[in-house]
Amino acid sequence: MKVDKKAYLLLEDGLLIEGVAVGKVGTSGGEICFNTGMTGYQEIYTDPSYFGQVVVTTASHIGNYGTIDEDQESNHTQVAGVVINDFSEDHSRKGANDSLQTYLEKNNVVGIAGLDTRMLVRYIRSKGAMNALISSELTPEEMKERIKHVPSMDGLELSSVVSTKESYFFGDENASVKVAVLDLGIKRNILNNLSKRGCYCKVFPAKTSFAEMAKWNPDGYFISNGPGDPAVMDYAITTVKEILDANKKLFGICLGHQILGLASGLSTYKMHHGHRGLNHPVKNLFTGLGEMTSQNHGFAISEKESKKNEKVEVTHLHLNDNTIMGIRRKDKDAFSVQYHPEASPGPHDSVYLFDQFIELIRANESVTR
Ligand SMILES: NC(=O)CC[C@H](N)C(=O)O
Repeated sequence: MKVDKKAYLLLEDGLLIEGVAVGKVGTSGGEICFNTGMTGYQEIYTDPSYFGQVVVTTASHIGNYGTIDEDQESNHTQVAGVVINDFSEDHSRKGANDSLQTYLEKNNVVGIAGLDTRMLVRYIRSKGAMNALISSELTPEEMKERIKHVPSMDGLELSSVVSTKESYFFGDENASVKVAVLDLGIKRNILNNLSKRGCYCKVFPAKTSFAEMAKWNPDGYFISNGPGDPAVMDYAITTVKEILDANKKLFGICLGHQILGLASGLSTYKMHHGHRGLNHPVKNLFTGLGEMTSQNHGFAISEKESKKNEKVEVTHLHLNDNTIMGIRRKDKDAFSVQYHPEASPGPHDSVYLFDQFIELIRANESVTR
Protein backbone atom coordinates (compact mmCIF):
# COMPACT_ATOMS: atom_id res chain seq x y z
CA MET A 1 0.00 0.00 0.00
CA LYS A 2 1.40 3.36 -1.03
CA VAL A 3 -0.90 5.67 0.90
CA ASP A 4 0.68 6.91 4.09
CA LYS A 5 -1.50 9.63 5.55
CA LYS A 6 -2.60 8.82 9.07
CA ALA A 7 -6.28 8.27 9.83
CA TYR A 8 -8.25 7.32 12.93
CA LEU A 9 -11.33 5.27 13.53
CA LEU A 10 -13.25 6.24 16.64
CA LEU A 11 -16.12 4.18 18.00
CA GLU A 12 -18.91 5.71 20.02
CA ASP A 13 -17.75 3.91 23.17
CA GLY A 14 -14.33 5.55 22.95
CA LEU A 15 -12.26 2.85 21.22
CA LEU A 16 -9.71 4.61 19.00
CA ILE A 17 -7.72 2.79 16.31
CA GLU A 18 -5.03 4.25 14.11
CA GLY A 19 -4.65 3.36 10.46
CA VAL A 20 -3.91 5.02 7.14
CA ALA A 21 -6.22 7.17 5.05
CA VAL A 22 -7.76 5.70 1.90
CA GLY A 23 -10.23 7.32 -0.47
CA LYS A 24 -11.00 10.95 0.23
CA VAL A 25 -9.09 12.77 2.96
CA GLY A 26 -11.75 14.00 5.35
CA THR A 27 -14.14 13.03 8.14
CA SER A 28 -17.22 10.87 7.95
CA GLY A 29 -19.42 8.99 10.38
CA GLY A 30 -22.30 6.53 10.63
CA GLU A 31 -23.28 3.27 12.23
CA ILE A 32 -20.47 0.73 12.06
CA CYS A 33 -21.25 -2.69 10.63
CA PHE A 34 -19.30 -5.51 9.04
CA ASN A 35 -19.78 -7.63 5.94
CA THR A 36 -18.10 -11.04 5.90
CA GLY A 37 -18.28 -11.62 2.12
CA MET A 38 -15.04 -12.52 0.39
CA THR A 39 -15.94 -10.54 -2.75
CA GLY A 40 -18.26 -7.76 -3.83
CA TYR A 41 -16.89 -4.59 -2.25
CA GLN A 42 -18.15 -2.35 -5.05
CA GLU A 43 -21.67 -3.81 -4.89
CA ILE A 44 -21.65 -3.28 -1.12
CA TYR A 45 -20.39 0.31 -1.35
CA THR A 46 -23.13 1.20 -3.89
CA ASP A 47 -26.03 -0.66 -2.22
CA PRO A 48 -28.42 2.09 -0.97
CA SER A 49 -29.28 -0.11 2.06
CA TYR A 50 -25.84 0.80 3.42
CA PHE A 51 -26.58 4.53 3.35
CA GLY A 52 -25.49 6.02 6.68
CA GLN A 53 -23.26 3.08 7.57
CA VAL A 54 -19.52 2.71 7.97
CA VAL A 55 -18.73 -0.71 6.51
CA VAL A 56 -15.93 -2.97 7.70
CA THR A 57 -15.15 -5.63 5.11
CA THR A 58 -13.64 -8.78 6.56
CA ALA A 59 -12.06 -9.96 3.30
CA SER A 60 -8.41 -9.23 3.98
CA HIS A 61 -7.61 -7.76 0.55
CA ILE A 62 -9.83 -5.00 -0.78
CA GLY A 63 -9.27 -3.14 -4.03
CA ASN A 64 -7.28 -5.83 -5.84
CA TYR A 65 -9.78 -6.17 -8.71
CA GLY A 66 -10.48 -2.43 -9.04
CA THR A 67 -13.93 -1.14 -9.96
CA ILE A 68 -16.14 -1.64 -13.00
CA ASP A 69 -19.42 0.00 -14.10
CA GLU A 70 -21.42 -3.22 -14.20
CA ASP A 71 -20.85 -3.83 -10.47
CA GLN A 72 -22.70 -0.65 -9.49
CA GLU A 73 -25.89 -1.35 -7.52
CA SER A 74 -26.88 2.32 -7.82
CA ASN A 75 -25.46 5.39 -9.55
CA HIS A 76 -22.92 6.20 -6.86
CA THR A 77 -21.50 5.00 -3.54
CA GLN A 78 -23.87 5.05 -0.57
CA VAL A 79 -21.72 4.08 2.42
CA ALA A 80 -20.71 6.62 5.05
CA GLY A 81 -17.16 5.26 5.18
CA VAL A 82 -15.05 2.17 4.57
CA VAL A 83 -12.80 0.21 6.91
CA ILE A 84 -10.29 -2.11 5.29
CA ASN A 85 -7.47 -4.40 6.36
CA ASP A 86 -5.08 -4.60 3.41
CA PHE A 87 -5.96 -1.96 0.81
CA SER A 88 -4.69 -2.58 -2.74
CA GLU A 89 -3.93 0.54 -4.71
CA ASP A 90 -2.96 -1.69 -7.61
CA HIS A 91 -5.58 -3.77 -9.30
CA SER A 92 -5.92 -6.37 -12.00
CA ARG A 93 -9.13 -7.15 -13.86
CA LYS A 94 -10.09 -7.19 -17.49
CA GLY A 95 -12.24 -4.15 -18.24
CA ALA A 96 -11.74 -2.44 -14.88
CA ASN A 97 -12.45 1.31 -15.04
CA ASP A 98 -10.62 2.58 -11.99
CA SER A 99 -8.50 1.61 -9.04
CA LEU A 100 -10.46 1.54 -5.80
CA GLN A 101 -8.47 4.54 -4.55
CA THR A 102 -9.46 6.67 -7.58
CA TYR A 103 -13.04 5.42 -7.35
CA LEU A 104 -13.37 6.27 -3.64
CA GLU A 105 -11.86 9.70 -4.22
CA LYS A 106 -14.21 10.41 -7.14
CA ASN A 107 -17.15 9.35 -4.96
CA ASN A 108 -15.97 11.34 -1.92
CA VAL A 109 -15.76 8.25 0.29
CA VAL A 110 -13.61 8.60 3.40
CA GLY A 111 -11.86 5.40 4.40
CA ILE A 112 -9.30 3.91 6.71
CA ALA A 113 -7.08 0.89 6.10
CA GLY A 114 -4.18 -0.99 7.59
CA LEU A 115 -5.97 -1.95 10.79
CA ASP A 116 -6.91 -5.27 12.31
CA THR A 117 -10.42 -5.80 10.98
CA ARG A 118 -10.70 -9.21 12.67
CA MET A 119 -10.22 -7.63 16.07
CA LEU A 120 -12.72 -4.93 15.14
CA VAL A 121 -15.35 -7.45 14.06
CA ARG A 122 -14.97 -9.39 17.31
CA TYR A 123 -15.36 -6.12 19.15
CA ILE A 124 -18.57 -5.15 17.31
CA ARG A 125 -19.89 -8.69 17.74
CA SER A 126 -19.49 -8.48 21.48
CA LYS A 127 -20.46 -4.82 22.04
CA GLY A 128 -23.16 -4.50 19.36
CA ALA A 129 -23.97 -1.90 16.71
CA MET A 130 -22.80 1.63 17.51
CA ASN A 131 -21.73 4.79 15.74
CA ALA A 132 -18.25 5.37 14.40
CA LEU A 133 -16.26 8.20 12.89
CA ILE A 134 -13.34 8.00 10.46
CA SER A 135 -11.06 10.99 10.08
CA SER A 136 -7.82 11.74 8.29
CA GLU A 137 -7.92 15.43 9.27
CA LEU A 138 -9.18 15.80 12.87
CA THR A 139 -7.37 15.06 16.11
CA PRO A 140 -8.81 12.30 18.32
CA GLU A 141 -10.07 15.01 20.70
CA GLU A 142 -11.90 16.81 17.88
CA MET A 143 -13.32 13.48 16.72
CA LYS A 144 -14.78 12.81 20.18
CA GLU A 145 -16.80 16.01 19.84
CA ARG A 146 -17.82 15.35 16.23
CA ILE A 147 -19.06 11.79 16.82
CA LYS A 148 -21.77 13.15 19.14
CA HIS A 149 -23.48 14.61 16.04
CA VAL A 150 -23.71 11.32 14.15
CA PRO A 151 -27.42 10.33 14.31
CA SER A 152 -28.47 7.00 15.79
CA MET A 153 -29.75 4.43 13.27
CA ASP A 154 -32.52 3.52 15.68
CA GLY A 155 -35.55 5.55 14.58
CA LEU A 156 -33.88 6.98 11.47
CA GLU A 157 -35.86 7.34 8.23
CA LEU A 158 -33.50 7.26 5.24
CA SER A 159 -35.41 5.80 2.29
CA SER A 160 -36.76 9.16 1.14
CA VAL A 161 -33.15 10.42 0.95
CA VAL A 162 -31.88 7.63 -1.34
CA SER A 163 -35.03 6.91 -3.35
CA THR A 164 -35.49 8.15 -6.91
CA LYS A 165 -36.95 11.66 -7.07
CA GLU A 166 -38.92 10.97 -10.27
CA SER A 167 -40.54 7.74 -11.39
CA TYR A 168 -38.84 5.88 -14.26
CA PHE A 169 -39.28 2.75 -16.35
CA PHE A 170 -37.03 -0.29 -16.40
CA GLY A 171 -37.10 -3.21 -18.84
CA ASP A 172 -38.92 -3.93 -22.07
CA GLU A 173 -42.20 -2.05 -22.45
CA ASN A 174 -43.62 -4.96 -24.47
CA ALA A 175 -42.92 -7.41 -21.62
CA SER A 176 -45.87 -9.51 -20.48
CA VAL A 177 -46.04 -8.42 -16.83
CA LYS A 178 -46.16 -4.91 -15.36
CA VAL A 179 -44.63 -4.45 -11.92
CA ALA A 180 -44.90 -1.27 -9.85
CA VAL A 181 -41.76 -0.93 -7.77
CA LEU A 182 -41.75 1.14 -4.58
CA ASP A 183 -38.15 2.37 -4.44
CA LEU A 184 -37.07 2.53 -0.81
CA GLY A 185 -33.41 2.32 -1.92
CA ILE A 186 -33.47 -0.34 -4.61
CA LYS A 187 -30.48 -2.30 -5.85
CA ARG A 188 -30.11 -2.44 -9.63
CA ASN A 189 -29.86 -6.21 -9.64
CA ILE A 190 -33.37 -6.57 -8.30
CA LEU A 191 -34.63 -4.67 -11.35
CA ASN A 192 -32.39 -6.80 -13.58
CA ASN A 193 -33.88 -9.96 -12.08
CA LEU A 194 -37.43 -8.74 -12.62
CA SER A 195 -36.86 -7.55 -16.19
CA LYS A 196 -34.96 -10.76 -17.07
CA ARG A 197 -38.11 -12.66 -16.14
CA GLY A 198 -40.37 -10.66 -18.43
CA CYS A 199 -41.37 -7.77 -16.17
CA TYR A 200 -41.71 -4.20 -17.31
CA CYS A 201 -41.14 -2.11 -14.18
CA LYS A 202 -42.20 1.38 -13.24
CA VAL A 203 -40.09 2.53 -10.32
CA PHE A 204 -41.79 5.02 -7.99
CA PRO A 205 -40.32 7.38 -5.35
CA ALA A 206 -40.55 6.09 -1.76
CA LYS A 207 -43.43 8.34 -0.76
CA THR A 208 -45.74 7.44 -3.68
CA SER A 209 -49.24 6.43 -2.60
CA PHE A 210 -50.96 3.22 -3.66
CA ALA A 211 -53.54 5.25 -5.60
CA GLU A 212 -50.79 6.89 -7.64
CA MET A 213 -49.10 3.56 -8.47
CA ALA A 214 -52.45 1.92 -9.25
CA LYS A 215 -53.07 4.47 -12.04
CA TRP A 216 -50.46 2.64 -14.11
CA ASN A 217 -52.55 -0.52 -13.69
CA PRO A 218 -49.70 -2.87 -12.71
CA ASP A 219 -50.09 -6.65 -12.33
CA GLY A 220 -48.00 -6.76 -9.18
CA TYR A 221 -46.23 -4.59 -6.62
CA PHE A 222 -42.65 -4.90 -5.45
CA ILE A 223 -41.41 -3.27 -2.21
CA SER A 224 -37.66 -2.79 -2.26
CA ASN A 225 -34.73 -3.01 0.11
CA GLY A 226 -33.40 0.19 1.64
CA PRO A 227 -31.63 1.89 4.55
CA GLY A 228 -32.84 2.99 7.97
CA ASP A 229 -35.34 1.89 10.58
CA PRO A 230 -38.54 0.37 9.10
CA ALA A 231 -40.62 1.12 12.21
CA VAL A 232 -40.68 4.87 11.50
CA MET A 233 -41.74 4.55 7.85
CA ASP A 234 -45.46 5.24 8.28
CA TYR A 235 -45.85 6.35 4.67
CA ALA A 236 -44.60 3.00 3.28
CA ILE A 237 -46.54 0.96 5.87
CA THR A 238 -49.74 2.77 4.80
CA THR A 239 -48.99 2.15 1.10
CA VAL A 240 -48.44 -1.56 1.72
CA LYS A 241 -51.63 -1.80 3.81
CA GLU A 242 -53.55 -0.25 0.91
CA ILE A 243 -51.98 -2.67 -1.58
CA LEU A 244 -53.04 -5.55 0.69
CA ASP A 245 -56.54 -4.17 1.19
CA ALA A 246 -56.92 -3.99 -2.58
CA ASN A 247 -55.91 -7.69 -2.80
CA LYS A 248 -52.99 -7.00 -5.12
CA LYS A 249 -49.97 -9.29 -5.58
CA LEU A 250 -46.98 -8.20 -3.56
CA PHE A 251 -43.36 -9.25 -3.07
CA GLY A 252 -40.94 -7.52 -0.70
CA ILE A 253 -37.21 -7.83 -0.13
CA CYS A 254 -35.37 -6.86 3.08
CA LEU A 255 -36.73 -3.43 4.07
CA GLY A 256 -39.77 -4.32 1.91
CA HIS A 257 -40.14 -7.51 3.95
CA GLN A 258 -40.01 -5.58 7.22
CA ILE A 259 -42.64 -3.16 5.90
CA LEU A 260 -44.93 -6.08 4.96
CA GLY A 261 -44.51 -7.37 8.53
CA LEU A 262 -45.35 -3.97 10.02
CA ALA A 263 -48.34 -3.55 7.68
CA SER A 264 -49.56 -6.97 8.87
CA GLY A 265 -49.53 -6.04 12.56
CA LEU A 266 -46.07 -7.34 13.50
CA SER A 267 -43.30 -5.18 14.91
CA THR A 268 -39.61 -4.90 14.10
CA TYR A 269 -36.62 -4.55 16.41
CA LYS A 270 -33.00 -3.46 16.11
CA MET A 271 -30.68 -6.45 16.15
CA HIS A 272 -27.52 -6.62 18.25
CA HIS A 273 -25.20 -6.29 15.25
CA GLY A 274 -27.19 -7.53 12.25
CA HIS A 275 -26.45 -10.00 9.47
CA ARG A 276 -24.19 -8.95 6.60
CA GLY A 277 -22.43 -11.46 4.41
CA LEU A 278 -22.77 -14.00 1.65
CA ASN A 279 -23.06 -17.32 3.48
CA HIS A 280 -26.03 -17.01 5.79
CA PRO A 281 -27.89 -20.35 5.99
CA VAL A 282 -31.67 -20.13 5.68
CA LYS A 283 -34.27 -22.89 5.83
CA ASN A 284 -37.31 -22.80 3.57
CA LEU A 285 -40.04 -24.18 5.84
CA PHE A 286 -42.23 -25.26 2.89
CA THR A 287 -39.64 -27.41 1.15
CA GLY A 288 -37.38 -28.16 4.11
CA LEU A 289 -34.45 -27.18 1.92
CA GLY A 290 -31.55 -25.00 2.98
CA GLU A 291 -30.39 -21.96 1.01
CA MET A 292 -27.11 -20.13 1.28
CA THR A 293 -28.07 -16.48 1.23
CA SER A 294 -26.70 -12.98 0.84
CA GLN A 295 -27.75 -10.72 3.71
CA ASN A 296 -27.56 -7.11 4.80
CA HIS A 297 -29.86 -6.07 7.59
CA GLY A 298 -29.72 -4.58 11.07
CA PHE A 299 -33.42 -4.82 11.91
CA ALA A 300 -35.71 -7.85 11.92
CA ILE A 301 -39.34 -8.83 12.38
CA SER A 302 -40.24 -9.77 15.95
CA GLU A 303 -40.33 -13.55 16.39
CA LYS A 304 -42.64 -13.62 19.42
CA GLU A 305 -45.50 -11.73 17.78
CA SER A 306 -45.39 -13.77 14.59
CA LYS A 307 -46.57 -16.84 16.53
CA LYS A 308 -49.74 -15.04 17.63
CA ASN A 309 -50.54 -13.35 14.33
CA GLU A 310 -53.16 -15.34 12.45
CA LYS A 311 -52.69 -13.57 9.14
CA VAL A 312 -48.97 -14.21 8.83
CA GLU A 313 -47.10 -17.45 8.25
CA VAL A 314 -43.33 -17.64 8.71
CA THR A 315 -41.87 -19.26 5.59
CA HIS A 316 -38.09 -19.02 6.15
CA LEU A 317 -35.83 -19.12 9.21
CA HIS A 318 -32.17 -18.24 9.74
CA LEU A 319 -30.40 -21.43 10.78
CA ASN A 320 -27.81 -19.63 12.92
CA ASP A 321 -30.16 -17.76 15.23
CA ASN A 322 -33.73 -18.62 14.20
CA THR A 323 -34.56 -15.06 13.18
CA ILE A 324 -37.46 -14.66 10.75
CA MET A 325 -36.20 -14.71 7.16
CA GLY A 326 -39.45 -14.89 5.22
CA ILE A 327 -43.19 -14.44 5.69
CA ARG A 328 -46.34 -14.74 3.65
CA ARG A 329 -49.85 -13.51 4.21
CA LYS A 330 -52.26 -16.43 4.53
CA ASP A 331 -55.21 -14.27 3.45
CA LYS A 332 -53.49 -12.38 0.59
CA ASP A 333 -51.16 -12.89 -2.37
CA ALA A 334 -48.21 -11.32 -0.57
CA PHE A 335 -44.84 -12.65 0.55
CA SER A 336 -41.40 -11.35 1.42
CA VAL A 337 -37.89 -12.32 2.45
CA GLN A 338 -35.39 -10.66 4.76
CA TYR A 339 -32.40 -11.71 2.67
CA HIS A 340 -31.28 -10.93 -0.89
CA PRO A 341 -32.33 -13.39 -3.62
CA GLU A 342 -30.79 -11.04 -6.20
CA ALA A 343 -27.48 -11.63 -4.39
CA SER A 344 -24.98 -9.28 -6.00
CA PRO A 345 -22.78 -10.10 -4.35
CA GLY A 346 -23.61 -13.57 -3.18
CA PRO A 347 -24.90 -17.05 -3.99
CA HIS A 348 -27.86 -17.52 -6.32
CA ASP A 349 -29.70 -20.24 -4.36
CA SER A 350 -32.71 -18.02 -3.75
CA VAL A 351 -33.45 -16.57 -7.21
CA TYR A 352 -36.45 -18.92 -7.37
CA LEU A 353 -38.30 -16.28 -5.31
CA PHE A 354 -38.46 -14.00 -8.35
CA ASP A 355 -40.00 -16.87 -10.33
CA GLN A 356 -42.44 -17.41 -7.49
CA PHE A 357 -43.53 -13.76 -7.75
CA ILE A 358 -44.06 -14.05 -11.52
CA GLU A 359 -46.02 -17.28 -11.01
CA LEU A 360 -48.18 -15.56 -8.41
CA ILE A 361 -48.89 -12.76 -10.88
CA ARG A 362 -49.55 -15.13 -13.79
CA ALA A 363 -51.95 -17.17 -11.67
CA ASN A 364 -54.26 -14.19 -11.98
CA GLU A 365 -56.40 -14.67 -15.07
CA SER A 366 -56.71 -10.96 -15.58
CA VAL A 367 -53.10 -10.92 -16.82
CA THR A 368 -53.75 -11.06 -20.55
CA ARG A 369 -50.89 -9.05 -21.95
N1 LIG B 1 -31.01 -4.33 2.97
C1 LIG B 1 -32.06 -3.76 3.54
O1 LIG B 1 -33.10 -3.53 2.94
C2 LIG B 1 -31.91 -3.34 4.99
C3 LIG B 1 -33.19 -3.06 5.70
C4 LIG B 1 -33.04 -2.27 6.99
N2 LIG B 1 -32.52 -0.96 6.73
C5 LIG B 1 -32.15 -3.03 7.96
O2 LIG B 1 -31.02 -2.65 8.17
O3 LIG B 1 -32.57 -4.03 8.50
